Amino acid sequence: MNTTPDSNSLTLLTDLYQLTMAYGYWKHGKADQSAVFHLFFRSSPFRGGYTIAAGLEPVLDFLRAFRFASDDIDYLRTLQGNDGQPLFEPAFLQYLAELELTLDLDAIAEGTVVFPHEPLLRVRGSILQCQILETALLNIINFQTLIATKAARVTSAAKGDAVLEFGLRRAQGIDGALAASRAAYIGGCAATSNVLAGKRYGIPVKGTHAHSWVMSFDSEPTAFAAYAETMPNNCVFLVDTYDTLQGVRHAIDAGKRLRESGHQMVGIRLDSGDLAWLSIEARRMLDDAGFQNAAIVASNDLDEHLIQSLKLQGATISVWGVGTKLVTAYDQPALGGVYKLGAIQDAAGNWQPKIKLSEQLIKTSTPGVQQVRRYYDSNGQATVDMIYNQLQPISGDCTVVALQDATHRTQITASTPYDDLLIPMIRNGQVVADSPSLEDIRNRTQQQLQQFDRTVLRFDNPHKYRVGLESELHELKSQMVLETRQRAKQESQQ
Ligand SMILES: Nc1ncnc2c1ncn2[C@@H]1O[C@H](COP(=O)(O)OP(=O)(O)OP(=O)(O)O)[C@@H](O)[C@H]1O
Ligand SMILES: O=P(O)(O)OC[C@H]1O[C@H](OP(=O)(O)OP(=O)(O)O)[C@H](O)[C@@H]1O
Ligand SMILES: O=C(O)c1cccnc1
Repeated sequence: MNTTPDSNSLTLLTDLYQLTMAYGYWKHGKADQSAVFHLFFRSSPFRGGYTIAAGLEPVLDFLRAFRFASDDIDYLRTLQGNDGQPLFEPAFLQYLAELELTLDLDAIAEGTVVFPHEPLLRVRGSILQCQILETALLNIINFQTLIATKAARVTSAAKGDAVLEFGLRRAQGIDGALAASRAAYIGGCAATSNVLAGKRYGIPVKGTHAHSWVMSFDSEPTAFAAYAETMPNNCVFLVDTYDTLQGVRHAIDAGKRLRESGHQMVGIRLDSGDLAWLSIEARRMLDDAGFQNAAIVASNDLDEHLIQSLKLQGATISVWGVGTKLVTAYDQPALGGVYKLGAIQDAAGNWQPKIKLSEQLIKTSTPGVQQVRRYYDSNGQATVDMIYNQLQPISGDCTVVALQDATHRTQITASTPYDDLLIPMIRNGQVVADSPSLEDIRNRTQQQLQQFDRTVLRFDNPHKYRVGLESELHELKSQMVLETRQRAKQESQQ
């Protein structure tokens, strides 16, 4: 029995209905029945053609710390039903107080390129335990995957230029900001302005200065001189407080004085006006003055589309500061990840696949214990992803049936190289996988993106990468849809 209070416990970070269902499973003797759930999303965000998986390490941290603290139990004891009676009986609360996770978790590594309907997480174990984790797992994976994807788009538009994440001031609260900084780094950002994210996750921190610095002095040259004196090794001058090109001249003057004292101006920052024209003018002025290595940083409501446009206009910006639109996932505020039951074990220990029907075929869940197999061509380029059911042994040669259209089929020969993307993370409640560094995850994102055709990665009307069900699984799903419909029809006639 856990008798310790823990005011930092996140165990109650769940929807009430998970606990009411858990109570029901417990009361009906089903708590220990084994089940398998899959966490997946149904469409890539931002009308894009790919998604970057993120959030796994925070999920593992959440699961490592998962236990009902005594103050969690005390709170649950206060909850009442409509009749004023306690919602949960004491024996159930006792059960929760003693609960230790004994689940298995398989997951796709952070920084992997993923596609709709592929399970990012597969949770297997007691149905009660699987159920009470649903909301928190979705909360963590949905947001970080969304932001890592946005960051991958923004950084790919920047074509190798550094992107600095400047979002903290307009992020969705404190945790939203920290999680966004982490995910943005995974997606490809070079640094964050968020110092706590730097401390917590080891992300490089970078920054310039604000207009207030310039405004607090009598003149811009005085402000730049004072800044140069303060930190001669970190000088990016914000030049647009009064007149941008005049500001560039003042920055050049300050840069010359820095040189005389043995230091180098790092660059200038533009934060308003026509960023293409101003950057071209500023570059010319800096080069003419002998500051060919000075960076031109730009910020001001940037996103992947504006960066792409500015590049096309010939902007000479070399560092991009991107805040609001990155950390708030403009213009898609959420990834629609879901968590669905795939199979349940019967009393004899046999796995029974489960399905949820929907009016829309694409929303009908996929039954089974799923795994994702990614096939490659001889150049290491990903060619097709196959979702298969581990309850149905597959032979070497496979047929992949497209998810959207069952008439589209891809034959795979046994010798085709592949990776199975779901990797064992937790066995019987214990983490069994090593945690990669954030740096390694960030590198993985870039390596992964190189495995996909540019047509899949483009922003507008991207080419649809092929994802399908292994043919046996497709047959099982079709069969189950027909049988379930038939059963529903018979029930409605009774
Ligand atoms: N050459 C350009 N092409 C397309 N969009 C640009 C270009 N230059 C700047 N922008 C974008 O246009 C938007 C408006 O910029 P602008 O500086 O005119 O207004 P602002 O944000 O109101 O300025 P301020 O920060 O001074 O209030 C910003 O999102 C900016 O990034
Ligand atoms: O535009 P974002 O992508 O969010 O990048 C961060 C912005 O935050 C800062 O200024 P702030 O917006 O606070 O004030 P300003 O617009 O008046 O410069 C900075 O100068 C950027 O413009
Ligand atoms: O360092 C900067 O220039 C910065 C940091 C946060 C937001 N905008 C700009």
